[in-house]
Amino acid sequence: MALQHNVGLSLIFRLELENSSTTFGKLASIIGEAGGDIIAVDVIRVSKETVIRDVNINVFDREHGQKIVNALDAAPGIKVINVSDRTFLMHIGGKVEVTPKIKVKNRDDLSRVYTPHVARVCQAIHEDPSKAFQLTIKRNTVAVVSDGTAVLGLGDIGPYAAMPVMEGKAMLFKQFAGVDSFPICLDTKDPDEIVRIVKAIAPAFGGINLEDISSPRCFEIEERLKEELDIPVFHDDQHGTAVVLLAGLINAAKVVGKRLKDLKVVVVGIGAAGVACSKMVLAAGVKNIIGVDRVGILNRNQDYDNNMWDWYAKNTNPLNLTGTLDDAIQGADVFIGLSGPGVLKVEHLKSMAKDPIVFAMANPNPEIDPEEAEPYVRVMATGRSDYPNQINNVLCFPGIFKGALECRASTINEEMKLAAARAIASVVTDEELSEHYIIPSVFNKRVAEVVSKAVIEAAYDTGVARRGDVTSNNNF
Ligand SMILES: NC(=O)c1ccc[n+]([C@@H]2O[C@H](COP(=O)([O-])OP(=O)(O)OC[C@H]3O[C@@H](n4cnc5c(N)ncnc54)[C@H](O)[C@@H]3O)[C@@H](O)[C@H]2O)c1
Ligand SMILES: O=C(O)C[C@H](O)C(=O)O
Ligand SMILES: [Mg+2]
Repeated sequence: MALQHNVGLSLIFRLELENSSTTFGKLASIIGEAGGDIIAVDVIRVSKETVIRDVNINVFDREHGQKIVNALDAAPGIKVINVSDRTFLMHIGGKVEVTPKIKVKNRDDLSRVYTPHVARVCQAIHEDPSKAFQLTIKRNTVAVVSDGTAVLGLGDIGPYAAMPVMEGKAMLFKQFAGVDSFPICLDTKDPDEIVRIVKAIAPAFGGINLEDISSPRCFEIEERLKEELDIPVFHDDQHGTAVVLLAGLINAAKVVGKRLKDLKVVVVGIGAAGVACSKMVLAAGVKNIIGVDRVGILNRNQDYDNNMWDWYAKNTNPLNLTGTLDDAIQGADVFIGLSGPGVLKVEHLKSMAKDPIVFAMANPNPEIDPEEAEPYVRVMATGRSDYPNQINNVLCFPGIFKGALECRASTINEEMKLAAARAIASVVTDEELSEHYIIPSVFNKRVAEVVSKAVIEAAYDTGVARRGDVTSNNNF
């Protein structure tokens, strides 16, 4: 039989085994010889002749899994019934659901949550629309909106294929910050239509988290929505990433004992995330940033058909370097990758300044394999959950929206983002700080707490918080 899926390394083999005392030993040695790692074994059914078992095996990759399937298929007394990938099993039927907050136990409850009494609540909101924040899910709910055009580093894979990422974001909003959200993938790439649709659905939401929308379209879409809506609109790939990156950079610079203003920073992938990260790093005091995309180093000798790249060339690259990454990376202190896999080579690392800092943040596969890079870098970070120093926007978006929703911010401004970055960086204390711990774990409960607190403070300081002290709960 052939494997169905190619992304999981943890496979569950359903096997039919001859019911004899030697078959299991034989099975274990076949798997062991093929390099598989048996994690767990369950008995599903037993008859006189056969035993059905589920054997959970960790494999390196799809090819490795297939090798084990073939070895088992070839063995007498063992039949492979089915192979499932645990990652796919976790996605069956989607990853989120809507759960009511109140149980409807009787007709009286029904008449309150639904018709006829709900009508009075509708009427109250009709008379004072700001009550929607008090009496509907708007208070604590974000729309996670994508058009599927820049999904992770996979590119334009469309709205159906984007859903698992958006569902994942919705899970993380809830788990890490208690914020409710809906994944919404739009079957259009037209910026006008996206703006129109998001505006039209906005009444239900307290915030809009734009996700995985390709550049440069994402800049226009976000700008227009920010102007036209009175709730926060936040393109996570831009600002969430930039906030976390800055937090990581602040701490990494401490580890290597360099000052931000002295750093030479090379950013590869001048798209949504690359532009926002560069802007944030500039705002934090870095002076020498060089951007590289498929066209090479962005410089002022060129006119680009991408307005953002023209802006970028004007505002970075102080020496107006030209050429490729090979040229840009010479003597650089920091590499920031927001492009795709394989962009950065060991030769590049060797030409960087002493104590290189490498943030290879492309997902799912970073710009360089961390194991390959490790011997040549002082601080290494990726966007992935399975390596130390995970620089991923999940450290930002739950907490920043929690804060923005709690104070009913009309927008998420630069001050709020900067406050969030500093808050994330502060979770790692000076005693804890090291090459392998520049950024807190996404499971650190303090992250969303300190981020939301810092964001609320910054929102009040800058006058965008709209939640006054509650003087009366009287809805009668
Ligand atoms: N770790 C994180 O939190 C995080 C957050 C956002 C994005 N990302 C990753 O960053 C990457 C970019 O995301 P985005 O939303 O900015 O996408 P985007 O499509 O807006 O931008 C990607 C840019 O990278 C450039 N690029 C791609 N391959 C390149 C190469 N080989 N050499 C030079 N330039 C190249 C593209 O031309 C484009 O300008 C993705 O892999 C995404 O997963 C990571
Ligand atoms: O989804 C992630 O893991 C981070 C980021 O939003 C990305 O697009 O890669
Ligand atoms: Mg994203």
